[in-house]
Amino acid sequence: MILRNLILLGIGIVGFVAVIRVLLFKTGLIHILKIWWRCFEDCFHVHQFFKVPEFNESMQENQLYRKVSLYLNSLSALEDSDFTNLVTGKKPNDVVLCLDPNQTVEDNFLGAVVTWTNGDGIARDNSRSFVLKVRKADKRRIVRPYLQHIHTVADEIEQRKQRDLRLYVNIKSYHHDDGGIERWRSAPFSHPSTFDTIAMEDDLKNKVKSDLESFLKAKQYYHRIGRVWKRSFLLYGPSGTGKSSFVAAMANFLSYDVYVIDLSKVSNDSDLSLLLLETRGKSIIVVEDLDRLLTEKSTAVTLSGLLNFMDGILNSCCAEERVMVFTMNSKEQADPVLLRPGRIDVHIHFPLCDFLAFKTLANSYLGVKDHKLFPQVEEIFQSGASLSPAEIGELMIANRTSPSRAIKSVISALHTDGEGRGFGKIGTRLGNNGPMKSVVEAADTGGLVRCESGPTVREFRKLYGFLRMKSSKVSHSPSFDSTLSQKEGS
Ligand SMILES: Nc1ncnc2c1ncn2[C@@H]1O[C@H](COP(=O)(O)OP(=O)(O)OP(=O)(O)O)[C@@H](O)[C@H]1O
Ligand SMILES: [Mg+2]
Repeated sequence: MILRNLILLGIGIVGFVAVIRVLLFKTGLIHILKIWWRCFEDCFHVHQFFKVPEFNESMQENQLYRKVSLYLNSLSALEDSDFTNLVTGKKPNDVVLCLDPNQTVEDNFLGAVVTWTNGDGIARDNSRSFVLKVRKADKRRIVRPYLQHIHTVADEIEQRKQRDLRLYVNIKSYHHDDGGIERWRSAPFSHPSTFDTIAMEDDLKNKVKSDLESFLKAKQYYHRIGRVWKRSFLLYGPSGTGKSSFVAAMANFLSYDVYVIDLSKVSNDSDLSLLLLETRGKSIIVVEDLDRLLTEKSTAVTLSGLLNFMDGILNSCCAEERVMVFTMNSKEQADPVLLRPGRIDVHIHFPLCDFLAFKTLANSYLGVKDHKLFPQVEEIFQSGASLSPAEIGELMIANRTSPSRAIKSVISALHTDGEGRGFGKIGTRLGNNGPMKSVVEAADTGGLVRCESGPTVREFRKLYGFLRMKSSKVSHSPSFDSTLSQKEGS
């Protein structure tokens, strides 16, 4: 009998505790209890306060204030606090949390609890400050390492913060009245392309990413082996396969400015050198369509001028790292001296679409992972038909409201224009300027617009600003043939 009563009592107590616990957590009362408990605990401790003012005595900015502010605004405790400010960050879509005047936030460090209060507006002179409250008992043990920790975290946050990237293009040298010469014009760079949006084998993408990352960390290494801290890439493949988009993705990944050099606007070799001298570090220098420029001789720059630009002493003008990217449609036309080992570090091939790339595009453009028409598409790709990702992407965008219609239009375009352009017919190559029909679809025409190459295509391009169908090359899968050892940057 006693045992039964005891068991019932036990069950009753457990049930009661469970109900109280649910009540406390569901209603948030636990939070109030925690605050009370902390106040109670604090009664038995002596505290020391440290003030971090925004300006020092000579009214110079106190760097520690800025770092503490960055650090506190990144604390997860701020997200959980009862009240906090939401403000837009540097980019319009960014939302940043920040402490309200007089708001207190808690932090844990090496097992000690510290609190920070935003002292904005508390002082009579309206000066801004943060106040750190530490238990005397913890002071000796944690204050120094804690401040060091804040420095490190704030530095990391600052580095991560996206710089405001700029896109520079060269102009014909412009002489100002004051004697200065302007060679570059710039605008904010806000291309949305990222490595995630580029349809490319994951393996290759990861190789490029880790190559860039290890290059960034290799300053000492480059210095030790007596090389300028730069890495150069050759992106080659047919038109519309994503070379320019890839450059934008690289810039976004590295947070680098982009300098696009239009060689046809460069008046001679020394002009090219001066352009390079006026670029900053942490930038990507791009020369597009190198093969065309050299074969058509549409630039005043000589081959030796270009080689000096690529690997000459001028590149040492800037102590910071930089990346050079050259694009071309085909390596076959390019002078072998340009491609000799050691000149351009990494060669990346951009092929026409295969079925895998098509699926990646269908996923990102149409949100479709699988579709009953996929087997049919795969069969066509296997038969040797292919189109560039740009062509397929445009058909998908134009029909984005109906995945079935979009895939059907891709099938139809593959039948009409993709025959013989894919990897299935190795050996079938169209010349760079060979006759080729293009199929594009514009969203606002509501239907398929077919254009033959020639003047009609040009007109259409002008109208819709997409699809440049100028070359084709037999291709299979993307390749990454680094002519230098990939270990180099590690
Ligand atoms: N691999 C790809 N993945 C995703 N989108 C792509 C890809 N390739 C091309 N596109 C899309 O097609 C359009 C044209 O691509 P881009 O200008 O990068 O091609 P390109 O290789 O530089 O062509 P060109 O040789 O004519 O300069 C872009 O809007 C891009 O979004
Ligand atoms: Mg391009």
